[in-house]
Amino acid sequence: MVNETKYSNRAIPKISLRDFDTRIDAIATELVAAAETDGFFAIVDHGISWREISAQFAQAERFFALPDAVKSTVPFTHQNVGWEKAAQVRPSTGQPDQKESYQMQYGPAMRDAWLSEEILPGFREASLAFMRKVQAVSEELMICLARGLGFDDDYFVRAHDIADPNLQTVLRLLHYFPLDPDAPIPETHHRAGAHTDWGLLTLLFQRPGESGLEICPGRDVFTEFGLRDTWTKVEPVEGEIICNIGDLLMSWSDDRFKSNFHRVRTPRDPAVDYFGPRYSMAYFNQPVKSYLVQGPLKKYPIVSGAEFIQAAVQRNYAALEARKATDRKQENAEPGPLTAASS
Ligand SMILES: O=C(O)CCC(=O)C(=O)O
Ligand SMILES: [Fe+2]
Repeated sequence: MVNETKYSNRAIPKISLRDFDTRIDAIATELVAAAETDGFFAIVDHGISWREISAQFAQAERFFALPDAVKSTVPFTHQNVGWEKAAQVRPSTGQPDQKESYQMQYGPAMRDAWLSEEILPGFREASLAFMRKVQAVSEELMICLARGLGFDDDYFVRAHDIADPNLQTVLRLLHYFPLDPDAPIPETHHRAGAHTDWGLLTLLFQRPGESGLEICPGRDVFTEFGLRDTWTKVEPVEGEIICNIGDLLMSWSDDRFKSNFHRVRTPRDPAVDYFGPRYSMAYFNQPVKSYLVQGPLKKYPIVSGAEFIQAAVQRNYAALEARKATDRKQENAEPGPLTAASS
């Protein structure tokens, strides 16, 4: 049976970073209000021009246009870098996302994860320069959010120092494949299944027209993988950065700031949905591995950045295993078509 999605047209806050130094308190108030409620907000006047964003999208298109045999020479690794294709299974769906992605970091994790200059001239330098620009915007947001929690202004900035070789921050390029509006698309097809992000704060870039992102504000705790909620579509607007709070900041703020579900929905209705390819870029602020994480109220035990991310990976894995077990039980209970046994 098809689950009908419920939608609400709630507007997500649009926050301008114009005149940051003089307006910092007003900006912090707006950011904290958004972080405490929906956990999503759009940033404008952030200083990265549409030309610069478009240039990095062009780099992403160059990368993904390469043959799979070339991209697979820089495979996704446990260091959280590299290329994957239709390999990320979300606990919310139990199915691999129908996309490919390539993740880059600043430090030694990238040792074997860059393609050579012969294959993709200029890609590495351009991508790192773009990442530094997104880092600068992230740092402005971090200062405001630290202020809101009563930490020193540079508290999160120090924890996300791009000069530290153990920083875990990632720029992920994403490519969702085009679909044929005239061909049936199986219910099990998901562009990106519903999930929360693990890190501190995610900054997402989209291109106008390439829609599909949906958010689900109003979740209380990050340990659930529950669905069937009310979703809101986020139409891409030129130059806007969509930001969302991640699980790490939810924990680091003693649950004051909300890490909420989002997904990229598979198009279903040719009259309204976008079936073409979608490119997006997500900058995941994730701390230096050794940095110690604990909220001002000490609601959760102190953990290192590395432990937090590892626990998130394990929680995801456990939820996935539980989901597989439930799916297997249901398959055994319902007499259905015979399928070949998998070994
Ligand atoms: O592609 C998108 O718009 C969303 C990607 C995303 O949520 C993720 O990779 O965590
Ligand atoms: Fe995400």
